[in-house]
Amino acid sequence: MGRLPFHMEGRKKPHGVAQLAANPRFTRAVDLSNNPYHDPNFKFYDQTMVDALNGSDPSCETFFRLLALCHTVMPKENDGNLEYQAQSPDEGALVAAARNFGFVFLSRTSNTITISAKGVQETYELLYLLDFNNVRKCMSIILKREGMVRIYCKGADSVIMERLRAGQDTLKRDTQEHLDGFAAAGLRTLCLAYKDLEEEHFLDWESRHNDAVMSLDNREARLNATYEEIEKDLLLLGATAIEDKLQDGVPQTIANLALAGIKIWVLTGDKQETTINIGYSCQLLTDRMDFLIVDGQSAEEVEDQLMQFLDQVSITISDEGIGSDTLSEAGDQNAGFALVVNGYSLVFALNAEYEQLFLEVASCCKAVICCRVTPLQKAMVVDLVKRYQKGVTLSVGDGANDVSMIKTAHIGVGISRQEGLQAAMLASDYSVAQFKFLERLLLVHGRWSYYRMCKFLRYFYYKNYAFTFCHFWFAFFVAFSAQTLFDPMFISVYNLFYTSMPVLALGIFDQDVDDKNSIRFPKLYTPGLKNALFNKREFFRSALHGLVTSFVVVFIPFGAYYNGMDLEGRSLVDQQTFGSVVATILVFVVTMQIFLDTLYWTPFNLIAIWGSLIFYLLLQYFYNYVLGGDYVAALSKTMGEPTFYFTLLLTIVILMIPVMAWRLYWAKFHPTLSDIVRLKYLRQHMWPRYGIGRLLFNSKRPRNPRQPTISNGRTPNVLPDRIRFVAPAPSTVEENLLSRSRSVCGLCERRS
Ligand SMILES: Nc1ncnc2c1ncn2[C@@H]1O[C@H](COP(=O)(O)OP(=O)(O)OP(=O)(O)O)[C@@H](O)[C@H]1O
Ligand SMILES: [Mg+2]
Repeated sequence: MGRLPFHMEGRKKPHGVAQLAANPRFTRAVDLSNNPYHDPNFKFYDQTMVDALNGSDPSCETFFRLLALCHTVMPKENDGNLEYQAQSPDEGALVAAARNFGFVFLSRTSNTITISAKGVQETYELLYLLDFNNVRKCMSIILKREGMVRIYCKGADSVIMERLRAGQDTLKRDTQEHLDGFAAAGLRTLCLAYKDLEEEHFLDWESRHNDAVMSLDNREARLNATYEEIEKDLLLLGATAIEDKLQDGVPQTIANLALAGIKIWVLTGDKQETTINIGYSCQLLTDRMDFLIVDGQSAEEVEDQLMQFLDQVSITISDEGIGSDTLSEAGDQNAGFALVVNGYSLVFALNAEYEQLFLEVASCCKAVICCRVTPLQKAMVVDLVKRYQKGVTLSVGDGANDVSMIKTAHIGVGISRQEGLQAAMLASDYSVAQFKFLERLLLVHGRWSYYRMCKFLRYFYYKNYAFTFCHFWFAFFVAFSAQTLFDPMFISVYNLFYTSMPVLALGIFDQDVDDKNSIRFPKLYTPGLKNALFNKREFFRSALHGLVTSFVVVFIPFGAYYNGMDLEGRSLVDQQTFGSVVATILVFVVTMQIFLDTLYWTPFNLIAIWGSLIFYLLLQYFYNYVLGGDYVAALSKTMGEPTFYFTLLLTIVILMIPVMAWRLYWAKFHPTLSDIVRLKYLRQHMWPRYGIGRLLFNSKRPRNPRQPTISNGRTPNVLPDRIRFVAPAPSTVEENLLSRSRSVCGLCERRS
């Protein structure tokens, strides 16, 4: 997760709140207390609607009756109170709204539904429930009461409007106007309609429907055809709008993820207008963005639109991005395009012929929004990005309709408190309770995890090359025979026991920048996107480091022990002594290297490091003296000589000084953002306590530390002290810090 450039988001949906035509003209809440089921916290201000309901307008009653009947909510008695359990918060909100207006859903069995309509109990025979699915975008229920069969239908406006009986133009127009207004305000809308069914027509349909249910092939399509057949010639009742409040911290999270270089695409089943409005409220879209709306009704139209947009985007990019290396890099600097595609056009855009064109346009845009898409389309979009882009994709969603995209992406994250709780959670790799936790998941844990893994790998290669090449150098002295330098026991357990624990501790605990700063500076995430911490170059660098280490570790002892004698004049030149000395020095050197690499110290690191060294000595002793190994007494004899300690010290100094110098040089003259942030942290929190900072690193402090010293060209050697903590916006701070980077030095690893 530390290297995540793509992030697909299903819209999050906290509590649905019924908002039925709230009108600012009405300031006093209407009295609903004559309904014993009403929720005292529910406030409604429009008296005209209550009057219409109390009057003789039958459609108003049908509207609420539909809300109380057409759903899949389950009622539950809790301490004498009626509670509802809804699959989606929207359904729950609508049934609760109907209840407040006196149309109370009371209970359901497998073939009946009971409601109380204005205090009168009504039981309906449930004939069929044509369930909601994301492709149909609507649901219906067929009920029978007092010999009358009726279908109630609710669903997306685009679907219902197509299925209305002719001759309702005024009502349709008025409703559409309201719907547009609601959608522009970011509300989630539904249309409601019904129809009385004639007995004969219904029985006819029923037999065909039963055939479809029983059919073995093509069942789904046949069922859908029968659904469509009955869900037509409907009478429009009206529309509902539900506020889809953003969870806390969503805009900041999105802004920070975008700053971190993660590309965010929103894939939703909602209406275009609603989605755009939500895009604005979560700061994904801004007023300065140019909108590219793909709404073609045929393949050719979609292709034309995409080609035209590609030209538009490329021209802007080439105007702005002169000097940029790649198209996408230039695109990042662009003030921004937002691509909006609706589900209908997406079908064509995802054709094998046009998909690359679509992706090309989309990857040049700052924001991509696909609305009215089905779950399958969501998965196809993720798959498209996965196939053609190098990056890693993450999908986050809360609903059952997000499951397929969560499964398709490299990483799936379920938001666990909302609808489809089980589905989204079970399908995902990670589940978070709120969208905003994604920020910490990616920018802190994802980043640390990538950083640790890379550091672990680099060190692992280094220590193994250092070990292996010792044999290579030794081979020159033994005519490339099979003779080994080290004792067989050492060869077997070098990786297992002597050098594994410190690097494991490093791989588990190390951090270059703490969690707060990781979030404060989202740009710290970008090395992961560029795969900068472990790649071929880093691999070769580690291997070379290992090679040089092995050379020094073999030839310094070789020189020191060449013709060497102990204090009593006995020769020190034998293969076993030499092998033991090189082995011991090697273990000390690679362990010292871990000392330099570890930036975050915990007791476990110290225990692992010292424990490894002590364990090495103990195991050597035990093996040679207790079990009777081949190199018995070689190490203990040589450790009694000062030559050994001088050689050890000399080797360590020769190997460590250049590494420290190299790192200091890079940290001082070419610091990465991580170096700068870490140095700043050390200056503020650690060095003042120990007083070593200024001494060691020659970093002048501002005369008055309370005075902010912002880069103005006159204070060239001072990094603004307060700037990071009173930061107006992370990007500004990062720019400031980077612009001051030349003035910073520290004991930092170069590319971490
Ligand atoms: N229970 C329902 N009954 C009837 N129509 C519904 C129901 N739930 C949703 N719809 C309609 O179907 C459309 C598609 O629903 P879908 O669940 O695919 O997406 P969504 O809920 O709008 O958005 P998201 O992708 O954020 O979940 C909705 O926009 C809505 O108009
Ligand atoms: Mg949904």
